[in-house]
Amino acid sequence: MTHFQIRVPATSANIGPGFDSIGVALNRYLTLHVESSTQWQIEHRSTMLPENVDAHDHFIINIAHKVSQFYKRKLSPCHITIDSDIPLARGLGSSASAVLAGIELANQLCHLQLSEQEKLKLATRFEGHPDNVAPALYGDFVLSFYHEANETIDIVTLDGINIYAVAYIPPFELSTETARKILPEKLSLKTATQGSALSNLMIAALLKGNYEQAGYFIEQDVFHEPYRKQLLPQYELIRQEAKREGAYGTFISGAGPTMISFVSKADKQRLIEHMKEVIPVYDVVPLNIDRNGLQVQI
Ligand SMILES: Nc1ncnc2c1ncn2[C@@H]1O[C@H](COP(=O)(O)OP(=O)(O)O)[C@@H](O)[C@H]1O
Ligand SMILES: N[C@@H](CCOP(=O)(O)O)C(=O)O
Repeated sequence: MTHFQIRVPATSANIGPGFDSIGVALNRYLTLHVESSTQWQIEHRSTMLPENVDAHDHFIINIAHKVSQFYKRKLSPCHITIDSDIPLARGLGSSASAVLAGIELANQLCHLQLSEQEKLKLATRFEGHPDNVAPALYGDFVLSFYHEANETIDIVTLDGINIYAVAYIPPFELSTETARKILPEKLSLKTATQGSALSNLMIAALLKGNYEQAGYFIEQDVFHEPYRKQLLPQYELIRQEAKREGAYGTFISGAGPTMISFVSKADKQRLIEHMKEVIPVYDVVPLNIDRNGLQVQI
């Protein structure tokens, strides 16, 4: 009898000027407990999951079916219990984790023996960009670029960055689809040069362990925050108050509406307490970097 567990971490994509390219895995998880069965049965064990448990119209199962069809295999039915503490449509990679869970489900059930690069390619096709699926798959910070013309993805993983995250999760949803529609089709060469330079500087500062300087560059994105901030009523307040209380830098997580501050271990608790007072209706939570990415336990 088949019995296994798939666990995929949350992510924060974009990270300052790293639009569609830089993301980090975080310690919240989507977990699937899978057992073979004579028919499809889905159980949701969390309020942070969609209401629909109909296996014929379930996001994760649909992804698994598409992958099995792509490899011309048959997906045998299962009983799947799903847990999650990744909030939906908040910019913490719930869809990326669901896409990867579906790919891994097909991989296990159809014995596809997919390489990590194949999983990443499939996941990027479904998501449209690699910056959340790459860290969810590999763990830690991942820099990526999707060459759409030949469908290849270049990645560089960054380990050893010793930074803590505090997330400000608002009580409202914002779908990635809506938040992408607000972005301009084109940017000027001057703006693109500025964004790329700031991104280079941010990565160099992170690698040198100069987190104060990295935080300064994180707050200067020109690719998406200038457009998306209008969707986030407390954007300026959160950035200002977090900086005042010792945050290195604060940015929109993924497509929003969650914002995240990077902070030192020493300043983390003071920042959390202060921000709970500033934005009492938000969930203010510490998050750690997940270093492992997608895990399968047989
Ligand atoms: N575990 C899940 N099971 C089923 N569908 C999911 C799951 N996680 C995410 N989704 C789908 O993805 C949508 C959210 O995706 P998206 O707008 O990209 O936001 P996020 O920033 O959370 O990834 C949900 O509204 C739901 O349709
Ligand atoms: N680069 C994407 C990232 C979306 O991440 P999500 O976690 O909000 O799905 C974008 O900004 O649209």
